[in-house]
Amino acid sequence: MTTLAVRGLHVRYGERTVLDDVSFEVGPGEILGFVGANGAGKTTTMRAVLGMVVPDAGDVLVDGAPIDAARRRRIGYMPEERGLYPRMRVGDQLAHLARLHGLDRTAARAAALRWTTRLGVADRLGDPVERLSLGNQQRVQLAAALVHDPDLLVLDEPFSGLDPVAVGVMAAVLREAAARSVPVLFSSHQLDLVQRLCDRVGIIAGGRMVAVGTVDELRADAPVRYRLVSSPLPDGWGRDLPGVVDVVRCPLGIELELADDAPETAATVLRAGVAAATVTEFTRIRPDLTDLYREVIGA
Ligand SMILES: Nc1ncnc2c1ncn2[C@@H]1O[C@H](COP(=O)(O)OP(=O)(O)OP(=O)(O)O)[C@@H](O)[C@H]1O
Repeated sequence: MTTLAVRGLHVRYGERTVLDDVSFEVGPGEILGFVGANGAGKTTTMRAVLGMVVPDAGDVLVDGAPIDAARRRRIGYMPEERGLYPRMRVGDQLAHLARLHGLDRTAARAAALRWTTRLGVADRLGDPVERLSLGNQQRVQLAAALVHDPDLLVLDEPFSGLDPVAVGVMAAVLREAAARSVPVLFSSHQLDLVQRLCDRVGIIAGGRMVAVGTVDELRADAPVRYRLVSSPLPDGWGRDLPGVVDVVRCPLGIELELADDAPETAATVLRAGVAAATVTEFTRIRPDLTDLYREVIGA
């Protein structure tokens, strides 16, 4: 069972601070989705975990101890720039990578076959990587990250450019890794996918971790909103009710922001609505990760 902890990472390039006190943890069997705008610092954080970027301050800990070369070899890493040899055959390449991680020849070949089969590219084992489509190269890249049965997965945008079937396969493979207690850290711009797949989400902006938690935990900090659908209500209706912070018109009715999520606050609004109009719907609006992301990033 492995736990990755990143503590207080600072990275500067010249005068520019690229990571500013980045901290988070990924526990055994946990999938952490790492999201943020282009240039926010996701790749730099992952590279620091891999030792490819040396932080100016902070620590990368595995099971509480500073990560060393032996523990780094046990990471399955999918770099953003992808790292396969274009002219080498898929099977040779995967077996070669597995051997670099300590598997013997027979085990390395078996692992290459197993993972290409699981990822639906076993029929391309004899082809040079450059002859595969980009999506299939990406499947091979994931196989390369998995071929040595890693203790920890760090994947930089593994879903970008994949067709919907490949997204499903990739997601299933990550869930299977987590079910084997492997901690999984991956970055993505596909927030719907992150919401579906991840136990927790880390939002990074301008090199700072601005939120980390389950989607429900992130929701706890979001404004409380309700939608009320009814026969027409006078303009500005609701603004003076106790506990109402804001009212805006929406295509179906009105949306109300409440001061808190106490049941009585919502009930007061509903009673006032029923007294003033024919109410056909009164619903709590649960923000999804895209809404929460916008809220946190302030865009
Ligand atoms: N070698 C480098 N030298 C100088 N600046 C760098 C270097 N590598 C990254 N940066 C800068 O660090 C910042 C963070 O980049 P990083 O690649 O970590 O972002 P990211 O969140 O992964 O973005 P994306 O979503 O576009 O992949 C960017 O402003 C980038 O320009």
